[in-house]
Amino acid sequence: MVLLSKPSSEQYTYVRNNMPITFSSSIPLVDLSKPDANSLIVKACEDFGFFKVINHGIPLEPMSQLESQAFKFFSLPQSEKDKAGPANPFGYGNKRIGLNGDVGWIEYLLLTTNQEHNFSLHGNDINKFRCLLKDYKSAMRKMACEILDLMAEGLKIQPKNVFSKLVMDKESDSVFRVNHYPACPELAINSGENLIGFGEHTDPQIISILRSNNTSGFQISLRDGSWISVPPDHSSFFINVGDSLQVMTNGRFKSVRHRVLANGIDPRLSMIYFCGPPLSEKIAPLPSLMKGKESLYKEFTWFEYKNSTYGSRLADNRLGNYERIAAS
Ligand SMILES: C=C1C[C@]23C[C@@]1(O)CC[C@H]2[C@@]12CC[C@H](O)[C@@](C)(C(=O)O1)[C@H]2[C@@H]3C(=O)O
Ligand SMILES: O=C(O)CCC(=O)C(=O)O
Ligand SMILES: [Fe+2]
Repeated sequence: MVLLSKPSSEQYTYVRNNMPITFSSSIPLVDLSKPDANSLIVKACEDFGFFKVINHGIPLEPMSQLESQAFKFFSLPQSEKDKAGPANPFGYGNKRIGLNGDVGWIEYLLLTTNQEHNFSLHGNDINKFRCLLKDYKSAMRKMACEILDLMAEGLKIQPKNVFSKLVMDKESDSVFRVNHYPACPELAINSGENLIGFGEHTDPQIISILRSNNTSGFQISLRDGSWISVPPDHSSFFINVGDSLQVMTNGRFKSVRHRVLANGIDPRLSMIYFCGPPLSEKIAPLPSLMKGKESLYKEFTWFEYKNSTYGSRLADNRLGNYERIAAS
């Protein structure tokens, strides 16, 4: 990242920290090996739109190898990394997020999941990096389906694969992202303010599966608008409910607002698998979840929603345009 000198407040966003950052112990925890996982997932999606997953069966060693490869990539000279950019939307991106003026203390790789990316990724072990990426993406898709099937089970709706079939579809528009937030030593000295790494937003997809190294910074917003810090745990996964799942459950599950704050001491590296439906998929409340209630949303295709997403700023309430005004 070339810009890592003094981050000027004209370019970046800071948030005041009136209180010291404390880690929340109230994050819902789902043990995938336990029989109550399905009901705990439903409760977590209703209350937080977010939960942590343990006993997921994904081996840790390949994940840490992928993490090392990613760190290696981000430590390449800027000119090498730029060969994989600009992120448009796919490729290497640095500071700018999306196309509408959002910036953060971040550099990243944004990748498709159903085809090989055609930009160059230079570095010593490029084939190893590609291979680890491919295996990790398959593992994430498999885990996403397991979680989505448990969700349908917990909601007591049929068929069990009502959500997972969208991710299994060969046309599924899922996306994979590796985010690198370099340590920002200025922050260690200048406390009282937090530098935004990735600004607050909801993910537009169905669910997102996040895994990071052991560096803090990830926060979620609670229903009352307050922010809590999620204790990092490199051996677990964190699941975000996305806007599409909010619509499919007619608002029973709420997509979680989240953000990342830069760290003064350690770099953060996160990998996120965003489970997107096929572009032509109609996103609407599932009839089995309506139970005579009216739909809270106008119907749209994922293609339409994705297009409107790319025309929006990170913090925008993108679902607002699709809410139905309740008839009085
Ligand atoms: C500012 C933007 C970046 C984003 C597209 C958008 O216009 C609004 C949504 C953003 C987001 C957030 C979740 C994922 O990281 C992402 C890949 C997505 O699908 O929507 C990003 C988009 C991006 O970085 O291109
Ligand atoms: O990097 C992270 O930990 C989260 C980033 C995020 O929310 C995103 O890429 O959509
Ligand atoms: Fe996100």
